[in-house]
Amino acid sequence: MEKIIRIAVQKSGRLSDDSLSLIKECGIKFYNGTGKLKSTSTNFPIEFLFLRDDDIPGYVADGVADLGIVGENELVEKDKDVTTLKKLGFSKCRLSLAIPKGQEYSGIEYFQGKNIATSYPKILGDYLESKKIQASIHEISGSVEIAPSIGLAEGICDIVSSGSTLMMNGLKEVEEIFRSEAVLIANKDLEESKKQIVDKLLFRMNAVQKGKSNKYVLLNAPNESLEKIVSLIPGMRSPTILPLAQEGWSSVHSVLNEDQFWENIEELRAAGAEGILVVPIEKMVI
Ligand SMILES: Nc1ncnc2c1ncn2[C@@H]1O[C@H](COP(=O)(O)OP(=O)(O)OP(=O)(O)O)[C@@H](O)[C@H]1O
Ligand SMILES: O=P(O)(O)OC[C@H]1O[C@H](OP(=O)(O)OP(=O)(O)O)[C@H](O)[C@@H]1O
Ligand SMILES: [Mg+2]
Repeated sequence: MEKIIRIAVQKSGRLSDDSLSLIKECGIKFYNGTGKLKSTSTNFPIEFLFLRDDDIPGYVADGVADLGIVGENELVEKDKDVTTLKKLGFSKCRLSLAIPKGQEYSGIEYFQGKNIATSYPKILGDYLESKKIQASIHEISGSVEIAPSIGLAEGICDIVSSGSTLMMNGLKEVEEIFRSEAVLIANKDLEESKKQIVDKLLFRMNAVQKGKSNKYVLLNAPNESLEKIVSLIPGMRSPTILPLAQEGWSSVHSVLNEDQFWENIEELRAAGAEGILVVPIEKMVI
């Protein structure tokens, strides 16, 4: 029987949609109806476990799942011995200390002897220790931002993204202590046959990620500026140059990183490029 790998993904929350989209963009088909906690792909040797994110590092470390997608914050907090295979570029957030808006803040000393509510006692404890601050950590599992207004703590340490949850609860961010994004993690002792399947999956994920960060660029240019334009958009090996029906003009096709495109656009135009089209790339294999 062909080997199959198991991947643990968050059942529902801030990681789920992007985790499942990435897997679908890798061409992997599966059913994930509401309430279904386990599912097997119909066209790739992979089984999905839909779990709470807190449990994912543990399941991967124990080998119940071979792979998992989880936030770095949860991974570091749970302190499990797993391999991080890849940063995935979504669910980006930070763990920050915050205090009531009206309080004056002069520095980390503010927290000396204070009570801080958090769902991340390990990350916070390590941070406070590194700053030689003694504070009392109150672990709560959610709605941390409510703690100061109900008298549970003078400050909090929680996830911040846009900052709107802090603002709506009368708090202000005073220290960023950890930056996080979603990562793909693996069990440390995967057998060879499973490693081969993981490599196939990684190959597909890399192709999807590269495609997303690059664009296909087409432009028209007078032949005398081709040398300059080719040096600005060198592409994967070299750009494709095709003659236009109009004498003395060519169409240049190339691939480049989106940031690079914006950096070079003025120079391209100055060199005579016109009719510039930028097209998304679905997958890219180098
Ligand atoms: N506002 C946000 N913006 C971006 N990423 C976030 C945000 N909030 C959380 N995350 C990231 O997504 C992960 C999951 O967040 P979520 O709020 O869904 O967790 P949860 O409520 O603990 O879910 P579960 O029910 O699975 O335990 C976090 O550990 C963090 O890495
Ligand atoms: O800075 P913001 O953009 O406001 O995001 C931060 C909030 O997002 C997360 O909660 P979420 O909304 O996922 O709800 P949860 O508490 O149920 O996990 C996190 O726990 C913060 O409360
Ligand atoms: Mg959770």
